[in-house]
Amino acid sequence: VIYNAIESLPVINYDFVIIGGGTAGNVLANRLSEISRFNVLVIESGPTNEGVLNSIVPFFAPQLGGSAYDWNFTTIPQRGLGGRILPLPRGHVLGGSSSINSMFYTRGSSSDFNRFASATGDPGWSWDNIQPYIRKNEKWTTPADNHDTGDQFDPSLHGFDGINAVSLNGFPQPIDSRVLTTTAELHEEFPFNNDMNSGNPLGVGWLQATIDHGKRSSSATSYLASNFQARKNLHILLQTRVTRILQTSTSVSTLAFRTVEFTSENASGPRRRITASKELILSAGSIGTPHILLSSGIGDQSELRAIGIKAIVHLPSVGKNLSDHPALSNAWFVNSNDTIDNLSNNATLRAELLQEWEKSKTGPLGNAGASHIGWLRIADNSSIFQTTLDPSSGPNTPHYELVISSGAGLNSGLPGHFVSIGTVVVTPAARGSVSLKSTDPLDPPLIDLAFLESEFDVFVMRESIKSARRFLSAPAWKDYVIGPADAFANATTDELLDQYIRNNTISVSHPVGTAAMSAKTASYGVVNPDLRVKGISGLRIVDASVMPFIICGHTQAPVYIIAERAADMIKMDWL
Ligand SMILES: Cc1cc2nc3c(=O)[nH]c(=O)nc-3n(C[C@H](O)[C@H](O)[C@H](O)COP(=O)(O)OP(=O)(O)OC[C@H]3O[C@@H](n4cnc5c(N)ncnc54)[C@H](O)[C@@H]3O)c2cc1C
Repeated sequence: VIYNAIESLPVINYDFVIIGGGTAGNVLANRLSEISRFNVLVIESGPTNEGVLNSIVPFFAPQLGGSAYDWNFTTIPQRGLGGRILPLPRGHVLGGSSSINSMFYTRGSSSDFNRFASATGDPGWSWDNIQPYIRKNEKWTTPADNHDTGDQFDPSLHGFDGINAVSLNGFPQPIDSRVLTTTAELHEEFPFNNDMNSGNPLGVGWLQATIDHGKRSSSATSYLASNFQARKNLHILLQTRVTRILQTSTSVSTLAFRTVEFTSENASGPRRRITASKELILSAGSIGTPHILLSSGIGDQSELRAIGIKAIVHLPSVGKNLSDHPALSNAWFVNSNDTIDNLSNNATLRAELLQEWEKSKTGPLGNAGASHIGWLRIADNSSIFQTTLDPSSGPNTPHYELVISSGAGLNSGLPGHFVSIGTVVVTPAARGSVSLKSTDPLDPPLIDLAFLESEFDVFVMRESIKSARRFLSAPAWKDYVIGPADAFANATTDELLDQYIRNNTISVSHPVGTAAMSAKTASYGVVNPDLRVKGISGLRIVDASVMPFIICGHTQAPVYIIAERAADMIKMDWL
């Protein structure tokens, strides 16, 4: 049941209050409300996702950044980027970032999860043991054009009975065959991987995306589909901002936080409070979660004191360990008029294609931004390893990603016809932070991604661009690629390449780690492996912030997996 205003919410006892109706929050909303005697409340700051066309039509996703459905956070000036300030999009809408993201579905590597298990001492987080949760989440779906997908994925690796739709693209890109030919021609460096979600992502393969017959599948459209929304024991309060969580019991032996304080999104009206009888679950994401914890006096004691907040729980790791993937978009002019730039640069054509999409959910608008992605490692004997330990979780884990697309992208504004290869550092060594600007919980926090502050990250970015150039030097692209475009064209030496990197790197919007899991006995970390906040009862954190290390892939699938397991752990404790 959806409520749009605080005043309309009934006064009842809620067993669980979930803060944030985002990717993880809606998994919990669904799984906990399966138990009819649990009353579940979700408090979400954003509005409904229903009817938001840019969120429904996959091709329009890039228009959501900077819109009313984005929190519109920005970073502090980034020292590694010559002082540039970056936007850091986060979904401000039911479904959270799953309602505004680029829909790539990648699980990371098996060793990423095995490292979660070893870092926390909980084998339940290992690759083998999370397999049931992958399947609870995933509902493999045929692509919108029903093309033959025989050699494009491995069905044995996928779940067909889950909730969240995953599919291959439903419309071919004009460069598809050239990409595949390259994997044969340059087999050594760019081997074809027919399913990069096996735990061994290395190679180049077909993109899988959270798309359901041409429409976005988000945690809101899937886990909160109308049959689930109709549950009488599930209440979802929209347009309501959680300001703090409050201590419920003052006894030192049972420090409990089960009370949530909130106000309407436009901050009109008084702040209200609700106390959950079983647990509060913080699912406000990697920025929102530490922001709420710090505003509530849970964080580093001296840092809180410095801005005028009395620490109730001294947990120095809150807001630390922020990791994100630095990314660059690199475009080359091509010798063809048949590129996706036709859609990006021609509003009339987009309107025509939208009519086709509205009728049948087919056509190029039903696709995510690429057909193929690649996952690669820098050479084992790279000079950087003389000074830096490899931050990747193991030898089956890439250091960088190549996102191969026809066209320069919907937001590029570049006139002409292009092929582009996005380069992403997926095992960054740098760590940033989220901290408070003021004692006012409605003030946005200070976000420092620390991008390119580690030499390793710059090294990998440089190597990834060289690798992208080698990819396009395959015979398959002869007569097609004319040459690099825009600022990229001037990056002709290593020095100029570094300048180009620092001037143009952006975030691919994968922040994690700001309320990280650690072993129960560790002196650092924010939550135990069961996701309970250390030293506090009644409070769990379930979202991207609990990842102790960033996954080597796009982060939504791991968030879904973490949330599915968290739901099981919570049920186990209360049933
Ligand atoms: C533009 C963009 C593109 C991306 N592309 C991809 C991709 O292609 N593939 C991929 O795998 N991942 C992608 N990601 C990352 C992925 O979407 C996120 O890692 C994941 O969705 C995070 O889930 P979460 O549950 O941690 O947070 P979110 O899904 O962001 O949920 C947090 C929720 O909490 C709410 N909230 C926060 N603070 C408060 C408060 N004080 N009061 C009330 N509610 C609050 C928010 O409004 C939001 O709904 C992208 C992200 C973005 C933003």
